[in-house]
Amino acid sequence: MQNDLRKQEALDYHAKGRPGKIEVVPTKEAKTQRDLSLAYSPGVAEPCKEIKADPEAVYKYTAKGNLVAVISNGTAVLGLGDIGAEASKPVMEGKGVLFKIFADIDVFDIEINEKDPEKFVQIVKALEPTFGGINLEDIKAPECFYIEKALREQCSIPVMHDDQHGTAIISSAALLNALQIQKKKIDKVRFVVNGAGAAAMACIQLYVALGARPENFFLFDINGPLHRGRTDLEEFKRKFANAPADSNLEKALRNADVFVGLSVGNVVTGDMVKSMAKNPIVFALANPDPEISYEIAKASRNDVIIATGRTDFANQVNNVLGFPYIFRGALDVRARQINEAMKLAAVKALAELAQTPVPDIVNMAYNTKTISFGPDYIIPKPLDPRLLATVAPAVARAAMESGVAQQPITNWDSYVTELNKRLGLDNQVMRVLGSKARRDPKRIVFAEADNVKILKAAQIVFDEGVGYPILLGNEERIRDLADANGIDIEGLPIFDPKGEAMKEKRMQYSEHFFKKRQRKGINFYESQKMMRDRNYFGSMMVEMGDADAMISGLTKNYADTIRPAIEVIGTEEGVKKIAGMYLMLSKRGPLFLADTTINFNPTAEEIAEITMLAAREVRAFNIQPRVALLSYSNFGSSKSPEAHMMAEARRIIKERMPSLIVEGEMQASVAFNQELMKENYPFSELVDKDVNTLIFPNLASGNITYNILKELDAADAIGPILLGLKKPVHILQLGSSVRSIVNMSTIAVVDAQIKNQSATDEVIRRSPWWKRLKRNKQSVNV
Ligand SMILES: NC(=O)C1=CN([C@@H]2O[C@H](COP(=O)(O)OP(=O)(O)OC[C@H]3O[C@@H](n4cnc5c(N)ncnc54)[C@H](OP(=O)(O)O)[C@@H]3O)[C@@H](O)[C@H]2O)C=CC1
Ligand SMILES: CC(=O)C(=O)O
Ligand SMILES: [Mg+2]
Repeated sequence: MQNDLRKQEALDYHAKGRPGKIEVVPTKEAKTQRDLSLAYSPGVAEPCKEIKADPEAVYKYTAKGNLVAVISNGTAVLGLGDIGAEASKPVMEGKGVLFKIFADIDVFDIEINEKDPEKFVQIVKALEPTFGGINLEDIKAPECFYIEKALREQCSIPVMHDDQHGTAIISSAALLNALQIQKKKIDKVRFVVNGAGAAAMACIQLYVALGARPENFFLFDINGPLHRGRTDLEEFKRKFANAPADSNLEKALRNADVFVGLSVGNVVTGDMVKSMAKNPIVFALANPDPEISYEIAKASRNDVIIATGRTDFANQVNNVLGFPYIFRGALDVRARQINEAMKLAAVKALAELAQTPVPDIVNMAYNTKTISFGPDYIIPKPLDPRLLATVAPAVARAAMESGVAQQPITNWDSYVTELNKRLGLDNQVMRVLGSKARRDPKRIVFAEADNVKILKAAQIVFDEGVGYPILLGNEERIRDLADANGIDIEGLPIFDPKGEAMKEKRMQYSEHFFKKRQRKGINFYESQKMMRDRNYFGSMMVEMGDADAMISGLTKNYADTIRPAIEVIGTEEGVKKIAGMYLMLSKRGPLFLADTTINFNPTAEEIAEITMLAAREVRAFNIQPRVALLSYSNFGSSKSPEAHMMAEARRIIKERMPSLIVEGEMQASVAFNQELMKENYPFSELVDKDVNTLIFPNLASGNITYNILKELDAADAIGPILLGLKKPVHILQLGSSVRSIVNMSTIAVVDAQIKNQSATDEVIRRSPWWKRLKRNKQSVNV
């Protein structure tokens, strides 16, 4: 059942919307007639002529320098074997995605229907003008050795067969760390290696370069042990034909120190691991199923260090930790090749990174507080944002020192800053929030569940394990809508505030509401009537602890949705006004904008309060707030009351929250232009600090700015995130997309975690959601 679910989910993921996983996006304006005549004929002839005169200019005028070809003939796809060029395309597209999200490298995936190595080389060589680098992928041994060697000799751009060298680099880093923890010396340990193909042979060679002794390796291929008596062995295998002729995996593993599997799944048993030497190391790296599962190996003995290629267990040894950063470093110095020095530099950088304390964002991304160097953390995690700025510079430097760089880096600090900018925090922010939400999912009431977008979002929220949706509305209507749109809401609770079944709850809620509002113009009859309204009922569920957060507002105007929340739930202790904040995911990273939603003309005191609420929320995203109080004036240049109000707000903030980095009043151009700031306002706290939080002097300016950014596609908007309510209610913008609803739900869950609105374990464990969630829990493999 679980496998079926996983299979269907993977297929749906690839098929939904635009089929596949990547698209091409123009990087220049191409809207007006003038743009088109620059982008294409006649303007395009000019760079063509420049490149003809100086071939190096191709890096200046085209995308070549940041474009990598991921090329396969489909002959050794993961551990699936020779499934053909076309069937390998999802893997190659997937690599394209990873190159982009982890290192901002663009990829064309190219699947070539050619098994003859010589012809394959000719085809790839002919593609050289297009690309800055070539990543060969999933090409079987021994052909891959010839292909890579020939292309390295013939091309003047870096060529790397990732299954060989990527795997060798990552597993070497993991091996060095595992040996250190197990107190073993690389030149003393005995290795058993299952698989003698592309990945295995490259790993062995790199281990030897790091000090392992060739005679200490026993190898197995599909026909058994590699021994001297075998007449079918190619030269690269003969070099390591050390195993006894009568050996098998079971015998060889007795007293072995290290097992490396780069073959097929499930060929090693727990008993075999038990028979290994003290403090053994097991790298079961076949994908998607390892040679032995993490659980079985772990259960077999306490002193084992086990790594697999999978995302869902500790110690993921997967080449995703290498190729994006190795190519980034190589492209950035325009290296002619990826040589041994660059590979060893990557090994060292990865091994050392695992030994340094991880930033909170990594713990958050992996739902733990405890990642630290040791048997369950021998290699950095793929979502560690430090990888790019650690590995790429190490590789680039090694390229320069070993003489293959054609464009040296001179300022390493600014290179690292650029790398971090490339990564952009945007996806990362949502990824981290998603992980945080999944760690402790909460119950979310969707007040407008008779809307197809809400139902789709609720299904995603549930399937992604972010929260437990509760649907409000007429059950029959909701079910019909779900059926008509193929949305699976099996097991999700549906409550109709108007229905008979809710009579008792309605009464309980109206009594509570009446008590709260009886001296604010509400009589008991009205109170009962109001509880038939889904926004009042939903807010009351949150208030009474029957739910942890509410999402509403997709179909109603803002004021009508927020009023029930304010009347039912009210503001936090000590907070007089609520406010709205947008998270804008811009190219330069996340930007927080407030107040964009509630307060028309706040006073200085209110601006200060909004700023402090916003700063607290920004910290909840694990980001240090750096706040600009915006105006049309800079530090007193205008004497107008509006300008003075922002300066006064800063004075109040500094009194109450002295550690907050906050400056103003200032113009937006100064906030975002370090040169202007340094030159004219060197005293500013924001010198050399990128502003990430913008506070506006009134609602008009905040709201207009956020809408302009959104409509010009300058940033994706998430919000408004309501600040200052006692319990989490979040209001959608009219007509929000399904993804924005999911994002808001994620924020609502995290908000509920912060506000400590914990659902009792028992309520959750007894619920139908829980059983479905358990079934759905799935692993994702890269
Ligand atoms: N975790 C990671 O980062 C990576 C994992 N891999 C995984 O490593 C595996 C091999 O990939 P790759 O080297 O590219 O592929 P190759 O086809 O080049 O090599 C496969 C090797 O496995 C051997 N083999 C197959 N079945 C068995 C068996 N039952 N017992 C012993 N040996 C067997 C083959 O033997 P023969 O030589 O006789 O055909 C061959 O030597 C795949 O599962 C792949 O997913 C690869 C790269 C990276
Ligand atoms: C990870 C990888 O490249 C493989 O399994 O082939
Ligand atoms: Mg591969």
